[in-house]
Amino acid sequence: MKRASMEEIEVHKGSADVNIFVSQDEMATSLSKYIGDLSEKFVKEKGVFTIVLSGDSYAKTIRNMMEPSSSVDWSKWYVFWVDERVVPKDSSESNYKLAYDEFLSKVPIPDDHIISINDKLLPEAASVEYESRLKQLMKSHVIATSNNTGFPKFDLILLGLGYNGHIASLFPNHPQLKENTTCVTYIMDSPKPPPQRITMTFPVINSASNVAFVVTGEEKARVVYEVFDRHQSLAMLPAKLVSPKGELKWFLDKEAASMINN
Ligand SMILES: O=C1O[C@H](COP(=O)(O)O)[C@@H](O)[C@H](O)[C@H]1O
Repeated sequence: MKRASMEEIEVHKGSADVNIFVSQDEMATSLSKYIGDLSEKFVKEKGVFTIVLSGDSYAKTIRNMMEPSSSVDWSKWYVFWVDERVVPKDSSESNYKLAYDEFLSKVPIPDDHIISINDKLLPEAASVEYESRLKQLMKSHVIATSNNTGFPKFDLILLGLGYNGHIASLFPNHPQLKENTTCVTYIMDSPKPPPQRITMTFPVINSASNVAFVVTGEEKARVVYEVFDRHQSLAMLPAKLVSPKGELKWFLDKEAASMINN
């Protein structure tokens, strides 16, 4: 373990880069710099930055994720969701609404760069439509295509982690874990409400250039420990199936890391 500063501790577990912070504010500052640096790098390299958001409790962090006054070139951002609940966009359960209220409404990203899920469609149709929008954006080179897999290659995917080890809307022992032909699929019986959702699939998540887990709170300490425990089964803990071609980082506050950080 290498102590980076009084505020931040870094450990390397396997191929992942695990960063542990003494407070959520410290974590938000570091996450914000990480995203800002990636945005600058990708905009320089290819003229756009493609970022994929999650939902739920990581919103505590995205609230302060990026200072609206930062030097980020928002006009070059394209924003996607790794999963969405099939609910109206103004529902308190919508991942779009969460990101909009906490973050997107405060920064000048062009409306047509915000690629949210069509809330007027049923789950299957909504997943087919989102897939076809991703493919159009691959054709126009807004989203890169992975040479290795042929799936979209996002610049950055931000993931939360559920108590049961789920990521996106990919839940333990559900058939969606094995989906390897489509970019987007749907679920009608999510164990976490609401039951109907659409989600990107593992081939997409694992084709990304960068994937970062953002996890906070003592109540996540057990599942974080289990994800790092090599004896736990893959199907029981979908987060263990995250193994991107690019870089994998963890942003944890000290409470979420309390069972791995000793
Ligand atoms: O339902 C969802 O859950 C996961 C994890 O959420 P958390 O509140 O337990 O942190 C989230 O990453 C996903 O996007 C969301 O739809």
